[in-house]
Amino acid sequence: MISFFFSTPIVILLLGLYFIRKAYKPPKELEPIPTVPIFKFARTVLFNEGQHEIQRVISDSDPEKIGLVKIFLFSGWTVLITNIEHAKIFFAENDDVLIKGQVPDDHPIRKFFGRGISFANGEDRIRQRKMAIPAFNRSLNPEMIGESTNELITLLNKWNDIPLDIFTIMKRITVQTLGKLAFSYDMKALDSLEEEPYFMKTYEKITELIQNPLYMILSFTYKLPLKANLELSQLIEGFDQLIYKVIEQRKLDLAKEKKSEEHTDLLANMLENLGNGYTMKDLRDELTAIFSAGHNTTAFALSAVFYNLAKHPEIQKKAREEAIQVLGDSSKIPTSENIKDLKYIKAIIKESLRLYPAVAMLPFRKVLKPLRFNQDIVIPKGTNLSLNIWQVHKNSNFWSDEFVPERFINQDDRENWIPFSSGHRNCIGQNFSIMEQIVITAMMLLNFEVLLPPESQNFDKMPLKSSFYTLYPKDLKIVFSELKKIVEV
Ligand code: HEM
Repeated sequence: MISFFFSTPIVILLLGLYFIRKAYKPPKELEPIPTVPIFKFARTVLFNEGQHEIQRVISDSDPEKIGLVKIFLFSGWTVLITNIEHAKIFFAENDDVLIKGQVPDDHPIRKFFGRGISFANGEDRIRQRKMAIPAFNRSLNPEMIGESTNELITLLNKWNDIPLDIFTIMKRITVQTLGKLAFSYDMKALDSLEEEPYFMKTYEKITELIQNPLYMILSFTYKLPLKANLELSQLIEGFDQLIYKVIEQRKLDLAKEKKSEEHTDLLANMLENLGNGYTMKDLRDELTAIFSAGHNTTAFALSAVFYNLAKHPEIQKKAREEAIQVLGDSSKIPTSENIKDLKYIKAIIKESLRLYPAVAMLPFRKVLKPLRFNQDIVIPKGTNLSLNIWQVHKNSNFWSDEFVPERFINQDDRENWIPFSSGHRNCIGQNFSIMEQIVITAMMLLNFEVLLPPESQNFDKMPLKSSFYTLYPKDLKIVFSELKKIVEV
């Protein structure tokens, strides 16, 4: 009897019925908000139909364009904000009203990310931002990005005219850059395309296991002695050992070196804060958070830039002309002054982030106090709330659907352009990411023509996976064709 009752199909059926019942009974305060059909939504995710389809289902759910939709996810009812007016209300609230990252201490997400900025709240987070932002700003260094880009150019010369997975390539340059910026450490990400460095391999495997759908659906399973859980614990231990080794090495190097202005890496700056309650574990968490937030996002953004350049040869030509005019030489690393003059390339990067915001939806906040959006709509305590940046960037009242970098030339600051979020929890790496993208794009344009392979199926739109928060390209191949002779003529 007991074995019958607990047999898997019955448990699945009961769980299914429970969730279906809950799915169609939202709290009454949420009734005025249109609902995303759960089965249509689940299909796009389960059948990997891609981000374009996920977002189409979301926007079709709100035909009257009220700018809010609700969806039942396994963690409960979730409201997604889809217009800028409601986004402003979201940005204005602090951690007393909207709290982020509520996961138990023994959960793999907490074990890996610890209490770094991205998951912290309240006073703790404010203190961390006060410490990280100046340290981060002191580390900004176009020269160092340029050196990594030259390594990338040397590597790509060996893969001339061969279709390459663009996201893999861009992850390598962003990991290499961040390694130098954050740790003064050579991640060896650009030595060869055949070998994947240990640091990257471990990080990728950890993030893949952490996103295990089982943790979302049956959240207690992370506690079970499953093979995947044990593997995850071991990988996190390995990652920690490496990160502590890098910290110790940097401490030793700094003790040997004379104190000088050259110690501009983030780790050197943050090591100055050790003591007074700021521990090695805090430092480890901070570096992990920054490493995590900083490389895949920019790698995706750059993938989108090169995709858009390949798709629009006339825009690529204009961008290259600007790079030649400002930098001239194909081996020149842009200075901070040059970066200001690369206006068209910056506009391309901004327009690309509009069409393909690397963080399409913000990680959920839990609503701690009722939050009013208008006369009719108050989001009750306990609801999950997220901002859908993709939808804000596609609002036809403000934007046309085409790729038009020129719109950012004369109007650089547009309040409804929010790829880095806004308010007190905005991205601390925004300036760094834009600078990094400008340097890499300009230097690459002086060396390569960027093309989609002729047989590519992706001339229409960028292929994207069915991910939830962050965008990932789906098997997107780009060709880099050496350009030296053309530039020198
Ligand atoms: C195109 C590149 C990037 C995009 C689109 C992006 C986007 C974002 C967004 C939307 C948030 C808000 C997340 C939230 O509210 O939950 C955020 C936060 C953050 N970003 Fe970025 N980011 C990028 C690059 C970077 C880089 C290069 C770094 C550092 C090296 C970085 C570090 C952070 C950190 C530490 C936070 C957490 C801030 C906090 O919660 O107070 N990001 N980013």
